[in-house]
Parts: sequence; C-alpha cells; structure tokens
Amino acid sequence: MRSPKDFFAPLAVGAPEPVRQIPALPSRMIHFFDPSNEKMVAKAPDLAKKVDVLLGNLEDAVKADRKEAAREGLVKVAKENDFGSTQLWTRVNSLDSPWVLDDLITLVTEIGDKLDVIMVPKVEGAQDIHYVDRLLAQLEARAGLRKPLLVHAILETASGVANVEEIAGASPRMQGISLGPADLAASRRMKTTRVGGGHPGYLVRTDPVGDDLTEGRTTYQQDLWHYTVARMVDACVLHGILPYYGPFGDIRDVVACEDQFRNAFLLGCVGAWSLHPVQIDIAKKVFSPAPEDVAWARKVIAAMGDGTGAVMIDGKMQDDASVKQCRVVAELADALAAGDPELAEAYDAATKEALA
Ligand SMILES: CC(=O)SCCNC(=O)CCNC(=O)[C@H](O)C(C)(C)COP(=O)(O)OP(=O)(O)OC[C@H]1O[C@@H](n2cnc3c(N)ncnc32)[C@H](O)[C@@H]1OP(=O)(O)O
Ligand SMILES: O=CC(=O)O
Ligand SMILES: [Mg+2]
Repeated sequence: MRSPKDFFAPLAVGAPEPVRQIPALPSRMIHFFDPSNEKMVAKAPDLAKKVDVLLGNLEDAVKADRKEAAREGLVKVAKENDFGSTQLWTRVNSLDSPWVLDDLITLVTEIGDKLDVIMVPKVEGAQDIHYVDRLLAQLEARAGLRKPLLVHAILETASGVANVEEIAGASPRMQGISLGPADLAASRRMKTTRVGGGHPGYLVRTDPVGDDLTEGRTTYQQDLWHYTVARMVDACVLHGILPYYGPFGDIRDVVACEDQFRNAFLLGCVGAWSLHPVQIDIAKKVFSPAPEDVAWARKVIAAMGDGTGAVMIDGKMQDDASVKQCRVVAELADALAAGDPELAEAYDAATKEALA
C-alpha cells in the first residue's frame, strides 16, 4: 500500500495528476456493445444519445478470434464519433489473458483522450489495481494525456469479494465497482446457471400450522445477491467511489430485470449494465428517483429548515437523519434533471403538487 502522503502523486514521470474526487456524472446505464459487431457499431451513435455510458466490450461475449477486431473496432468508433456528454468506457480483457496488454497499450495510445473509464474484470485484490495503475501512468505519460483515465473493477471472484474494501481504495483512479454475478457464481461454486437475477430454489418458507408440513406454507424467493451488493456498496462509499449492479442476462424478462435493478438502486447503487437496447429504458427509469419520492424529499427538506430538530409531516416523524436521506434523493434528482428537461419538468410538477 502507498503511503497516504504519496497516494495522489502520479505513478510515472509526465503522467497527469490523479483526481481527488470521482466525478458524480450520471451513469444509470452502462450500455455494452461489441465493437467487432457491425450491426452494434452502426447503432452506437444513436444509442449514445440515449445512454449515460457507452462501453466497448473486449472481454467475455467477444469470441477469441474477434478480440483484435473488437479492439480495432473500438479505436475506430472512438476516433470517428463525438459522443458529447455521454461517457465512453471500455471493458478490457482479464489480466491473465493474452490480450490485455495490447488492449491497454493500444487503447491508451490511440484513444486515451476519448476514453473516460477502463473496466477491469475478475479483480482479485488491490495488487491487480496497482498493476493497472502503474501501467496506465506509463502509457498516459507516453501518450501525453492531460486527464487521468479512471478504473472500474468488476466484483466477480470470491477473493475479490473478500478483498473488496482494499480494491475500492487501491488507487485514486478507482471510479467504481460493478457486481459480476455470472463469474462470481462460477468462482464461488454457487449452483445457479443464470446471469444475475434470483433463483426459485433460494427461498424462505413460513412455519407449519399444526402437523401438516406441506400445505399452507407460503414461500418467498430471496435475493441471491443481497449480501454482495450491500458489501460492495459499503466498500464504495467508504472510499468515495460508485457502486453498480452488473448484468441481467434474461433479456426477455424485463419485469424481473426491473426488480433486480430496483433492489440495487434502493441499496445504494447508481446504475447497472444494459446488455440489450431493451434494458436501457429500464435502467433509466429505475436509477432516476421517482417524481413522487423527489417531491416528498423536497417537502421534508423545506419543512426541516436548517436540518435540525424534529417535525411531523403527514403523520411521519422527520429529523436530522431523515432529512439527510431526503437530501440524497433530492441531490441525485437535481443532478439528473440538469441534463434532462423532461425529468426536470416531472420533478417540478410532482413537487408543486406535494407542496400545494
Ligand atoms: C456476464 C457478462 O460478462 S455480461 C457482458 C457481456 N455480454 C454482452 O456484452 C452482451 C451484449 N449483448 C449482446 O451480445 C446481444 O444483445 C445478445 C447476443 C444478447 C442478443 O443479440 P440478438 O440476438 O441480436 O438480439 P435481438 O435480435 O433482440 O437484437 C435486436 C437488434 O438490437 C441489436 N442489439 C442487440 N444488442 C445490442 C447491444 N448491446 N448494443 C447495440 N445493439 C444491440 C441487434 O444487433 C439487433 O439489430 P438488428 O435489428 O439491426 O438486427
Ligand atoms: O462480467 C460479468 C459477470 O457477471 O460475470
Ligand atoms: Mg464476468
């Protein structure tokens, strides 16, 4: 671990100064596309207008014989397009793969000024982030970059989960962490074959009434990812970085996708991955606070004045703690509304009604 005094020093002569605060830019959906897939590439400029983050994926879901094509495709997409305020991220191949070194060298050298965040898969501990951190500094210095690239880790190995706090704090480049439920399930030897989401076998059952152990006992499916998401959120908040739910693989089941995303939102995540265009609007809806919640938050903030003491609003006690919860919702709403006039109007209309 670096000394706290050196934590914000560049790791290579000529590399840009590390950031001291992770920018809280909207990132409700990180939209994955395969840059070697011509159809997806053709859709990228239009999709960029709808998403907060467009991510050129080079890792899993790209066939081994398409790895170079995906890397080159991403370079081309980045050079030929200006995505405006939409962030451009990439997911490079894993650190033990034969492709990652060329991924990093090529991307930083060719399009380092266009990329915002590099997602690193299968992170096991702080040592993986330290390796990427130094290499990026060397490459940034050589490319003459003025802005440091940020790093996002996927939490998808059992050792990654065991070390999540040290991963979150391993470098000032750490922007955030996403849950990777598919690889994590394999790494942990969980017995689900789904990409995220629940499992009907993971449940609790009400107690028996009398001697009958079978009839009248309601079961409730539980969230397989609750523990990991909650732990990831705490690690991220501890280090001032952003937590995300990752992929939901049942593209057809838009209802369960929305539920999984909402669980993550309520637990503190700021966004999730969209693997297919149909998941973009789900993420947008879920990770933007609902107008009625924003209206309530603004009402409590207005009633609480300097934020101390206790008041009753609509039969509910409010105090210093609840106004802080309301500020979280209201500040997120303001940040999202600043770039989205439709959302701003919905929030203002609901607030007007609540305050009338
Ligand atoms: C566990 C993990 O690592 S998750 C992350 C890695 N996985 C990924 O990145 C997967 C990304 N998504 C995909 O590859 C695809 O969406 C698939 C394979 C799941 C489904 O693809 P398809 O069978 O083509 O789906 P579908 O027929 O519904 O697609 C409709 C259209 O949307 C396009 N499309 C599908 N997914 C995407 C996408 N992510 N981005 C842009 N366009 C897309 C298709 O090319 C198709 O275009 P067309 O109408 O011009 O033919
Ligand atoms: O990369 C994501 C995962 O779930 O695995
Ligand atoms: Mg994975």
